[in-house]
Amino acid sequence: MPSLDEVLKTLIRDIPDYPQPGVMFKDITPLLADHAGFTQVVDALAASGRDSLGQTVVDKVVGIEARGFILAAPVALALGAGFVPVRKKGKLPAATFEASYDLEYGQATIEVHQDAFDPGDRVLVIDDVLATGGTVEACLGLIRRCGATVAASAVLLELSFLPGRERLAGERIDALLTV
Ligand SMILES: O=P(O)(O)OC[C@H]1O[C@H](OP(=O)(O)OP(=O)(O)O)[C@H](O)[C@@H]1O
Ligand SMILES: Nc1ncnc2[nH]cnc12
Repeated sequence: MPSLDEVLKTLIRDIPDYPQPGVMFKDITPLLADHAGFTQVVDALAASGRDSLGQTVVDKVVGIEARGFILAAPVALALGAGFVPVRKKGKLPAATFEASYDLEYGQATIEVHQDAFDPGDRVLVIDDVLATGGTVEACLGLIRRCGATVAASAVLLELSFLPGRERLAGERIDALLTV
């Protein structure tokens, strides 16, 4: 079986100048299409929600729309935890908290249901890419505003040429691969 590093390096492809000139887009669709690779990355992401004995230590897994959903839902099932969607503005039907931020290639507003968490819930945040860190930072703020505790965040890929890690200094962010 190929190593996790090999899987990520082989199955995440670079698309230059998407969605705008100067951006090197990291496309995870080949990874999602590969059952063995997808299984391996879900297992590796789920490890961020377990202690050293393999026990699940989170109550909820948050996925950030849209690519985060694809990864976070199977991670939640693997951990025996609930799944909470953090969605782009205007998609959640009940009362929400919202946060706006800048992306590498634009601007976005995300929301979470105000009642998405039970008091004291411990939360694992999952996304595909850590770039400027704006998305994860906004998401952590929303979770804390709901009264829940962030246990950790985990991403497939960290882009070290962007300042996400520095921006989130003091937070636990696990990255399966840093490029
Ligand atoms: O660290 P940052 O600079 O915030 O960038 C990372 C975010 O950018 C992408 O999401 P995007 O908003 O493009 O949405 P998508 O998943 O719907 O494609 C990616 O899936 C992360 O959520
Ligand atoms: N370069 C990139 N590739 C894929 N997703 C991203 N999100 C922010 N920057 C990205």
